[in-house]
Amino acid sequence: MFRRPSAPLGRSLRISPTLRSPSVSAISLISPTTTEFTSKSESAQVPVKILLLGSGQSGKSTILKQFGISDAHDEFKHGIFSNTVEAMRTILEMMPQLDITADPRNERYRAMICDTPTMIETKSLSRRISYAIKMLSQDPGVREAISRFSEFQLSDSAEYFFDSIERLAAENYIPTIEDILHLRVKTTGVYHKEVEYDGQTLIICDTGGERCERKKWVHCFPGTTAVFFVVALNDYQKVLVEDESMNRMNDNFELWPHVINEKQLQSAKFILLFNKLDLFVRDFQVETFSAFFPDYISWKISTEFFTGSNEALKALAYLRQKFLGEVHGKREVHTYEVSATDSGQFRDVWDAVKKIIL
Ligand SMILES: Nc1nc2c(ncn2[C@@H]2O[C@H](COP(=O)(O)OP(=O)(O)OP(=O)(O)O)[C@@H](O)[C@H]2O)c(=O)[nH]1
Ligand SMILES: [Mg+2]
Repeated sequence: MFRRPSAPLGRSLRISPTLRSPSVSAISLISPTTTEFTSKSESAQVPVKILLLGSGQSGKSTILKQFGISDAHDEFKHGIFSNTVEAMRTILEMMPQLDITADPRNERYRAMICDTPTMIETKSLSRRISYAIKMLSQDPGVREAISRFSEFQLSDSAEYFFDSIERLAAENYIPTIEDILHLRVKTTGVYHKEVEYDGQTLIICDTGGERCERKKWVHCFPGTTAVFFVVALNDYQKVLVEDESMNRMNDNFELWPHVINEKQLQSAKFILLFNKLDLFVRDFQVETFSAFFPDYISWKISTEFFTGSNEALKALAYLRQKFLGEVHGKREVHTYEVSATDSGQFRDVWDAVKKIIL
């Protein structure tokens, strides 16, 4: 499949005009490679190679950052400013289509943001822009558009950056680790990063998850110790950026069986990472979930697997069962849920995962 992508994977792209983020290549912590990864297996120490796979925006690069960022960094500022302005522009430009209007008193702020280029390369975010974003993020029309995020392509980090706007606009602003974890930079190509983590040399391969990127995955397969297949739990509420007729969760259901059955990955350990737990729990409504998964309402789970009363966690158990239902033969798949933007949660997951893969 990865050498000769089948129709859904190879389909041509239709990028939403609302998504303007440049496909800036990797963040500076990682170095690009276009050639096949060369394993160090001939040297004394066999490195542990972790391959990050999953659809676009599932959180692969965020997980990569978790292995590599230990301090705040100035260099991410422009990306953070650009993400923030772009998210607000996307909302404002979508509002007419959603039949929502902003408060007329905010018209000058709306016009200002719509005229602001989404690539911000200044040292600091101007007071005018940050104030406009602050005012607009409190506008009832903008709030309503945000609540209808499943109807257009809105970054999952939009609200995080709007809520932080005063801090971002401070003259001496330096991005925090949390800010950097929320920064969205689309991955194109394949990147590998060697890290010393927990006293172990890890080679982490990050891949682009959009459909046109997946044909490059095959170059990373040789020598893989563990695959982290990353699924964004809130994908059932969204459509693909590259094909807006396709629900993102359905895309995951198509992709996962190909990955788990890939011959070159048969000796790799499989970690199925259900990511964006924070957003899944925050937005969970049985009605919305069961509208997408009609059999969920009558679905019964054995108390051996789930005893709690939290409906979102029950729905998570349902999703886990659906994905594991695609695993045939003797394959062992370990599942975890996480919010990749939460360093503490990531650390806990890693502590469990390392016992399996190291
Ligand atoms: N709130 C929240 N946001 C997350 C989480 N994980 C990732 N994100 C955000 O989701 C967006 C997409 O994450 P990326 O790590 O860029 O996704 P990706 O899988 O690398 O995407 P591609 O490079 O297109 O394949 C970023 O803005 C992240 O900050 C999470 O657990 N919670
Ligand atoms: Mg990425």
